[in-house]
Amino acid sequence: MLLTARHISKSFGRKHVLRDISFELQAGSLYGIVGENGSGKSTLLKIIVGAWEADSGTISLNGKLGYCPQEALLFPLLTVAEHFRYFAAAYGIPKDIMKKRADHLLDHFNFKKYEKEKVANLSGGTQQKLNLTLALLPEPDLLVLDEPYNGFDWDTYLRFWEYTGQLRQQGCAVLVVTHLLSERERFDRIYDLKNGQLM
Ligand SMILES: Nc1ncnc2c1ncn2[C@@H]1O[C@H](COP(=O)(O)OP(=O)(O)OP(=O)(O)O)[C@@H](O)[C@H]1O
Repeated sequence: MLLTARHISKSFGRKHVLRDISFELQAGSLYGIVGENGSGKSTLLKIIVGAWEADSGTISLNGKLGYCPQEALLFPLLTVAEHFRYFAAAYGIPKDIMKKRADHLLDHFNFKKYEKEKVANLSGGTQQKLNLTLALLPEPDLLVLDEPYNGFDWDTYLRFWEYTGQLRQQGCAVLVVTHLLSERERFDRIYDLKNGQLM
């Protein structure tokens, strides 16, 4: 199993957001998490990726992680190319490999023309492309995406699914928080987060 979560619980004060959640993620599968606003989807993702600690429970991951948070963690005064260099250094990706991957991602998501542009000057959708591609840079075994296509135009949205399809063929598991229920058929399994539990 690529990821095993056991008995995850999390409360904020007296608010029990996650109640004894257990699940497993398999290599090469696409999972969705739906649930109403405030149901705890982002909280669960932050615990899965290790950004937050659960009050109790364990997560075990056998592989590399890529995470695209709901709020893009970008630096307004750095350019797109500088973001690739900065994140590659953090991931420990050698320069030549980073350059190849970054070029491929810039081409695939059609924003090479903004390579030398500062993030502050990019549109919201283009910032979101960068947010997503930075999660793809380490070629993860598990890709965790929190509403990744908010603000994407239709062509970019389709390119997103094309790219995740290729990743799954290579054995990558993809976990997506989404509000778009019209795309249920794309997923191997959709979890509904309700009353702190996954259904
Ligand atoms: N740092 C925090 N401190 C206190 N409460 C928090 C904190 N983070 C989240 N919460 C609360 O936990 C609950 C779940 O929030 P979370 O952001 O995980 O929901 P969500 O399902 O991702 O919502 P949305 O669909 O609106 O993105 C909410 O009631 C929220 O107010």
